Amino acid sequence: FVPSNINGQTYHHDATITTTRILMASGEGGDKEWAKALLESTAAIPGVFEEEMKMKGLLGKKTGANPKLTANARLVSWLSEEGGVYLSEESTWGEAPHPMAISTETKDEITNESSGRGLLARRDINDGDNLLKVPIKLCLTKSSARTALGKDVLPSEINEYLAVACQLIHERYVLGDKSFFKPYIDVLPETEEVNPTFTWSDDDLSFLNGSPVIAATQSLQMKLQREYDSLLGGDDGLCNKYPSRFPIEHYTMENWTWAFAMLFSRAIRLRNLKEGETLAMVPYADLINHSPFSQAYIDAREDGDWLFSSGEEEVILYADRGYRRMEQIYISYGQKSNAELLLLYGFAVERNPYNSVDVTVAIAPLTESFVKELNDDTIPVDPLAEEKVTFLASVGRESLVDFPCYADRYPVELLEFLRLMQMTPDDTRGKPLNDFDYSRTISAANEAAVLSSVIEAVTRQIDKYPNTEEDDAALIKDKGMFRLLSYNQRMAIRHRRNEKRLLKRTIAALENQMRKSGLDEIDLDRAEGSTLGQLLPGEERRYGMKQKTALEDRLDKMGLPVDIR
Ligand SMILES: C[S@@+](CC[C@H](N)C(=O)[O-])C[C@H]1O[C@@H](n2cnc3c(N)ncnc32)[C@H](O)[C@@H]1O
Repeated sequence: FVPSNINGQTYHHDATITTTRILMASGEGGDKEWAKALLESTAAIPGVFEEEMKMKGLLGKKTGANPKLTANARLVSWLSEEGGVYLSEESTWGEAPHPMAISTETKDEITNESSGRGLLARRDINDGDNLLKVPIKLCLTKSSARTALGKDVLPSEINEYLAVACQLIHERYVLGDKSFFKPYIDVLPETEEVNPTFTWSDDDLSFLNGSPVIAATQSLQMKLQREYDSLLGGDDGLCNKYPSRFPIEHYTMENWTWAFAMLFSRAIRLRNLKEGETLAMVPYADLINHSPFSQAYIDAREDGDWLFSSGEEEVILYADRGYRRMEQIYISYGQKSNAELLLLYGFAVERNPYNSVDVTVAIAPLTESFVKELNDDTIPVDPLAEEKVTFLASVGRESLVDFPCYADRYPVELLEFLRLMQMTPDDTRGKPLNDFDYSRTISAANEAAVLSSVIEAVTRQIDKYPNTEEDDAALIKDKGMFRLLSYNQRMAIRHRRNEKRLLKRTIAALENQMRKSGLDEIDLDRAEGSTLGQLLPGEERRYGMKQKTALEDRLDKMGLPVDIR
């Protein structure tokens, strides 16, 4: 192997040839290009990249020793020593320099709010490059939690979130300096640095009045308290039964909240493990910030290729596109609305294509008994009401649906539900209700009734906010005053403004659709005059228990132990 000297640095040909050949895959492959790729794929003088980050303010404050930098360095050595994770800034035999570097201070480009630590491209990165491999043994999972705290106290059927929360407290507060995971625990943020809404004060939450995020937040808070009480507190709780392993002074509600702030904002669901789906806290990988536009996501696989596989498993990440040097690398945390992001991660994305606002549509079929209750002579009994109630029950629906309202679409199920609820004898002409295909337009009048009931439900949602979108826009525009508010308050104002904007756009789009579909005055007359279903305010719970909200549904799919009620 002949070392060569480029720009005063020594490189080993054999090592770099392999990497640069791959890097050049899409190029013409000439000598000049090879030399260029060689330069791009290797680090400049060690430390230069860090120096550059420092100049750009990406390593936090410029003066004095920064404990965050020391913590980063310790994490990198720990990963390399304990897990053989290759994070070197220099190229060595068989390896190009590691493609990423930790920045202690990243910012949102639109709002200029801090997004904490993040990972930057140390060099140009090509689409498909392997960015990261972390062995499972360095991750926190239910299995590591049961090993750390005892399989007798954390049974195999325990919920993963609860198990890992116990281990987080154990490593950080009980073991402290003695913890094997200390270098990882030391880079985890404080609750106040994440600020998910479930940790906000009531005062800050009141800035979200009118938003569905408040109900979701309060339910999550109650849920966490209940989980704490039943697992750790009380006579039967782990703190009382096993005080040496679960010392009450460390297993406090405050630390429990911190553990959940970490879990909700950083844990990853690995789907490809031999054991099946597993929730994991993955060091280093959890330093990557979210972009809804990123195609990259993290998963697991068996270590090495088929010939050299050790049978161990690791977490991997590939680049979803090319990155230029110094660019921040993002992954997608999933197609999340801003409400979910605020609730669980403490931030929202200004131009989020997956943003939605949950709106409740409740329609009470006008049965004879219900009309009697209403005691209003002008409201007629719907001759199909009983059949509607039976039909809904047979398909497992209630007369109340909660649906996510997106900027540009609404769910098919909502339209199907409303088409059914707005059926009249003119539409059925004697046929039974289950003879119809509700995924299609039934009649012009039925469609007009459907669209106007969505408009009414969305308008009701807008009316819940104490102030208008224009008021919020004015607050945000006054930059000097806006900066004086706390981070949570700024987040809340931006969020409620975006919700209102989205809802107003929905109404405009629906009105447009009605005009475009040629739904004329007569159709609308019928829609408004005799909808044969009474649109109820969202909160009304006439028919038994409330259904799962759209947000609950999505949290459920994440495997979160949350029921928002
Ligand atoms: C998995 S961690 C990413 C690393 C994190 N920035 C840190 O300092 O450790 C998720 C947290 O990062 C922050 N974050 C991630 N993406 C963000 C974004 N696009 N804008 C603002 N904050 C973001 C939020 O605080 C979120 O709870």
